Amino acid sequence: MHYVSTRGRARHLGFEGVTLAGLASDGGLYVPGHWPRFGEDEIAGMAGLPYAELAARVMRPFVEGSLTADELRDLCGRAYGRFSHDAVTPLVQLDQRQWLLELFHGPTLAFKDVALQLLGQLFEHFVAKSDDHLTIVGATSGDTGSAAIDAVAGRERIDIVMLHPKGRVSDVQRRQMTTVRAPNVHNVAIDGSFDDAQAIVKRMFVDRGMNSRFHISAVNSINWARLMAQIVYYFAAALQLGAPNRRVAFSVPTGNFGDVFAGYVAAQMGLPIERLIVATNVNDILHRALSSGDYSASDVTPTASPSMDIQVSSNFERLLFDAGGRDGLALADQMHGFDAVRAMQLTEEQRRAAAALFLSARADADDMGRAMAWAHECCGEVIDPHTAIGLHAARQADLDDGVPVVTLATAHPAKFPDAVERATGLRPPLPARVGDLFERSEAFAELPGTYEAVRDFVAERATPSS
Ligand SMILES: Cc1ncc(COP(=O)(O)O)c(C=O)c1O
Ligand SMILES: N[C@@H](CCOP(=O)(O)O)C(=O)O
Repeated sequence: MHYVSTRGRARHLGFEGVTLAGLASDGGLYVPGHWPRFGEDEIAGMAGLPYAELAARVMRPFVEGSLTADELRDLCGRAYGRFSHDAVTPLVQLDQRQWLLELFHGPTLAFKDVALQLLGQLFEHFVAKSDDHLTIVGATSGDTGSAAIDAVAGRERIDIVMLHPKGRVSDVQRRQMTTVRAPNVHNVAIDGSFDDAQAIVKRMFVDRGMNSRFHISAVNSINWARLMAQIVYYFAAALQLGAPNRRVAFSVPTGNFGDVFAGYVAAQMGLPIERLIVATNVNDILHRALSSGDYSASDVTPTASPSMDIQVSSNFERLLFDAGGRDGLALADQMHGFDAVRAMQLTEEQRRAAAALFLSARADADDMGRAMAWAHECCGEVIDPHTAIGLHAARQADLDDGVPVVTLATAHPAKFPDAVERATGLRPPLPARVGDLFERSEAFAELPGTYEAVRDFVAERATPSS
């Protein structure tokens, strides 16, 4: 499998190359040169496989040329061995139509673990083959940070510098990052929003001096391997609900458009997905883009679903590339136009292609609270604020009777106890596996939200590559 950049100018790479590179050198994102497709019989043959086996089966076409089938199976076995539920991503029924796909049974209690536990294994595997040293630079609105740190803490030949927006993540989320004491982990709180942090990270990839000195790598969903691992749970859920003989819809709490783009890829691979519902909070640029073509960013509004407080969604570029006929040079112009004024219109071609699969909805604080209360009162399920936004959208969606709707439950409710308590009266306890989080001491640097400040911090703390 070879990978191409959404901006058309970067060198094509294989799977190992894109995993280690993160962002492409032209500022674009890597996508597979074509979508591999499974036939109905092949999909039917996946039913009932243990999760790690299913993962190896679904991801196999994407890693060809870089990993053998045995190597991939071995890495999946290790990655999914640390989940606290045997099914890894169990499916829970709410009512006749509504289902929850629980993605929070990994070590840091959010869906990010599903991909980052594998990415940690992939980094280790590829780095062991060379004398290289990697410096991971990431941005988090709360969940990617702890999942990535858990996946690479203590690993030799990898440093991780993780930026979070100061004061805009929950206490549990912050502590899950800042109480990890390992010499290769460097946490930074920056003044600004997640968007500011993500822009700094992207700039570092195209800073040739920094990238060649430190071999910068990505754990955010700009890294293709992140999305690839997230495709698997769409297969796992749809198979349980009757695929390939039954169509299934998914509602996805969305911020950086990574999770829902993984669903788009699953559909391209032949999984019968009826609709993908993009659920946003009041930071609703994606809802506006999909419903009216208007992709214009404003300032980020802090909400009780902080991990989705994002305006500029990295992976939307991947959709625009594919939906717009894969013309990288035209997309580069479109994205440069967006960068200049923080606004653009989708082309007619992009809108039409997106509308064939995507629906969208926006939930405000009341919608979110009502969805949490409904799940609790009607079904005895305590859900987190991000999941609630997905569930609100799932319950509003206009779909044919008989199509089940699976909401991705992206985080454990105990990560957001205040919001959950306000809506349900219950304060969910932290699972034992995160232990004495509130007794441990924290360590993090505080920096202004400027590229120069972060660049100098990385240069001071990270180990240069060989
Ligand atoms: C709990 C939670 N839900 C939803 C999202 C949104 O996912 P994505 O950024 O892939 O759209 C995030 C952040 O990524 C998250 O941490
Ligand atoms: N919501 C994320 C933001 C980063 O998104 P990513 O999927 O690109 O890593 C977070 O919790 O950090």
